[in-house]
Parts: sequence; structure tokens; C-alpha cells
Amino acid sequence: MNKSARAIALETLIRILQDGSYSNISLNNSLNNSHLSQTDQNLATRLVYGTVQYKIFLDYQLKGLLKTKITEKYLYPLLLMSLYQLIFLDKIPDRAVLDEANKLAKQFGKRHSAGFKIANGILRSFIRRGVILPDESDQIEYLSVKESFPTWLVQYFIDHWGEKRTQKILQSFNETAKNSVRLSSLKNKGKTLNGLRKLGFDPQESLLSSQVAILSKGGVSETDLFKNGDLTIQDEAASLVVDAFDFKGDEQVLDACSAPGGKTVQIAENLTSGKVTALDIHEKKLRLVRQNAKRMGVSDKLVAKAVDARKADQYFSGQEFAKILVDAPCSGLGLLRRKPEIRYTKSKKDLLSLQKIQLDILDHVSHLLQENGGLVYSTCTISTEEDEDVVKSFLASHPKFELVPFKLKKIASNSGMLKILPDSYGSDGFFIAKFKLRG
Ligand SMILES: C[S@@+](CC[C@H](N)C(=O)[O-])C[C@H]1O[C@@H](n2cnc3c(N)ncnc32)[C@H](O)[C@@H]1O
Repeated sequence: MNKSARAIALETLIRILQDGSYSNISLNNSLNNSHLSQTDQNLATRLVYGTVQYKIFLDYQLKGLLKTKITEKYLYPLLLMSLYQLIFLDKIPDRAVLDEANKLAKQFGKRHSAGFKIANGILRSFIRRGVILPDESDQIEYLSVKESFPTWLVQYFIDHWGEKRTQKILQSFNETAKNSVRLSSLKNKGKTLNGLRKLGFDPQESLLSSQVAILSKGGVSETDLFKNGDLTIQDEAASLVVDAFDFKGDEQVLDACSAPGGKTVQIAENLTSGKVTALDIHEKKLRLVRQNAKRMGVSDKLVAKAVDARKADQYFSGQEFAKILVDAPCSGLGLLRRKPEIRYTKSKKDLLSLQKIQLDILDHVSHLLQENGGLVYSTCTISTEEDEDVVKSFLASHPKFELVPFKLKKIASNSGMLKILPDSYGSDGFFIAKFKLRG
């Protein structure tokens, strides 16, 4: 029997909430093995992302309603998913949510289990009582529940950006991520945009880059435009990192942390006789880099090697590279729209342990840069520990490096550092710093 959109969503949520799986990987696996129509896939996606995103808020709604201990594994995810529909999906009538919860409880529960009665009772009680929130006098607790972020993260954002901006940042992270594509610079941009228009994607130019288009719907990876390498899926802020370099075309470039290769192919598009050496600590992930390069028609510019960038100076003989990109492993706090569970899995301690890895990578690759060469450091996080503090520490221990201003297609950085918060342009949160090695 083919599974329904809600059954797929529930089994995915069980894996994410009970087994700690990643939302995007789990959901893709479930959807790829399903026979759902595009509309049903959209519903399953909405249910999974929405429930994970609002987990703290939804959990709070159960306050006072749980009279018995929930033992069956499916029941807690089912309650959260049903509450999400009751509260956020206006087009689905309450009656339908209750009926569907009933069916799912019977499908996922043990034989003779009373799970469906428990679910029904709790959901009916919620409908009678309505949404509850903590008292506003405690802003941290209030915002934590209202926007569904752990209290440490709310406190962290307030400490760095104040209460008003924090509210905007949190709200912005709860908005739906845009469908953003970067158009290959090797192809005719007008033609690609026309192709997108014909397919109903209604492309609009990004505020951050003239090479990036925002689409009105998903599913572009199914099109020939994607398959033929006319475009690639990349966030508008992420697309700025490579633009921070000024390419001549004949350079040897090192991409120290390359997988899945979004920025590697972008570098390669800028090269004529030059090559990009793409490293990643995980051999398996390099397959994605090679696939991406092949699809985007730049395989001849790529050398891929499984290397721990913290040991990169053992693999290369000296100052071999004119440009180096360190798009470092990071907490990913800038990606909260696309990977909502990051807010629950990362802790403040992680920021400092990641900082250590980031500095280690920078230190080891910095020996491989030619004099007057450019080093770009970027992260998809907005934490100071992994961004500005890394820059400060790196400069303190590498006095021959200095920050240099850079100009992108639509914005510029005079300080050599650029931090993009998620509420500024509705993009992912990103950080870019550009250094030069003095001659
Ligand atoms: C932020 S992702 C890079 C994204 C990539 N630049 C892109 O645009 O598609 C960081 C990558 O660093 C890799 N990584 C983590 N630790 C590493 C290390 N010590 N050396 C090299 N790569 C590492 C991870 O496997 C991951 O693929």
C-alpha cells in the first residue's frame, strides 16, 4: 500500500525527533522512496519542517494536557505534527486533523493500543483551550517559546544584537527559505532566465547578486536547465563568498573544505588555464563535488583529494596556491531556515570547539599561499566565536596576513569582513573575511 503524505511525514519525524536524524536527509530519503504527487510531497515537507521548527512552541502547548505517560514512540511526534496543523495550517479543518491523527495512530500503534484515544483526547482538549504562551515579563522564556528557540540561543542573540533585532532575527529564521539558484557564468544568462520563465519559475533577481535568481517554487532540480548545468541551487549569501576573490583565470586555487562543491564549481567557472584543488576530510563527500563539477561542465578544472585540511601542509610542497578558500565546518546557525533542528542540537560549547578546528585549518593552509595571494574565510554561521573572533585570533598569530576590502556584485566590505544576518536580505546568515599575505 502506498503511504500517505502524513504517514511519510510522521515516519520522518519519528526518525528526526526520536532517533536524532537530520531533517533534510531523512525527508529526502522518505520522499525518494515514496510515490507521492508533487502536492503531497509539498505537504509532507511542510509538516516535517514546520513541526521540527516549532518543536519548543508545540511542546509547550501540551502543558497540562498530558494526563498519561506517553510510551509508544510514534505518539509524541504525532501530537506535535497534529498541533502544528491545528495552529499553523488554516486551510486544513480541525475535523480533518483529528481524523487523520486517528488513522495514523491506528497505523503506527501496537495492536489493541489505546494510542488513538489518547491522541484524540489531547487534541480535543487543545482545541477547547487554544494556544498558550509564557508571561511576557520574562522575555527570554517568552521568545524561546513563541519563536521556538532554546533559551541559550535567545540569550545569545540578545547579548549580541539586542532585544528588538533578536525578535526580527528569530522571526526571520522561522520564515520559509527562498528557492534560490545561481546561474552559471559559462552559460547565457538571458537564455537561462527565459527557460525558467517558460517553466513557470518566475525568476526574480536577488538583492545580493545579479547572478542569482529567486524562484517562485521548488522543483528546479528536476528540470533540464539544472541537469545541463545552466544553473545550480545555491543560497544568495553563499554565492557571494567566491565573488570576494578577483580572478585572473590562470591561478592555482585551493578549496580546503569543498564538499558538496557549490563553491568549488563557482571557482572553476572563473578559471581559464588555472585549476581548483578541492579537499574534504570525507572521501565519500568528494563524489558530490565531482558530480557537481561534471554537471556544471567544469570537471577539467578540478583536482579532488580526500585530505584533512589541518594536515594540508604535509600534502603540498610550499606556497603553491594564489588563492585559498576556507569555507569552514561551522555550527550552521545561519542556516536555521533550511535545517531547523540545528537550534536544538548545537550548544554554546560547540561554538568554541568549532573555533579551534577553524583556526587549525586556517593555520595549516596559510603556509600554502603565495605572497600577495588572497585567502577567503567564510562560514554559514553568525556566531562571533566562529566569525570575528577567528579572524582576530588568526591575525594575531599570523602577522604577515592583513584584512583587505572587497567589492561584490551589489555590496562591498570596506573592513575586509562582511556579516549577513538572516533578516537583512532574507538570505541565509553568512560571514566572509578576506585576507592578503603581504609580500
Ligand atoms: C561548510 S561545508 C563546505 C561547503 C562547500 N564549500 C560548498 O560550498 O558546497 C564544510 C565542509 O568541510 C568538511 N570538513 C570538515 N572538517 C574538515 C577538515 N578538517 N578538513 C577538510 N574538510 C573538512 C566537511 O566535510 C564539509 O563538507
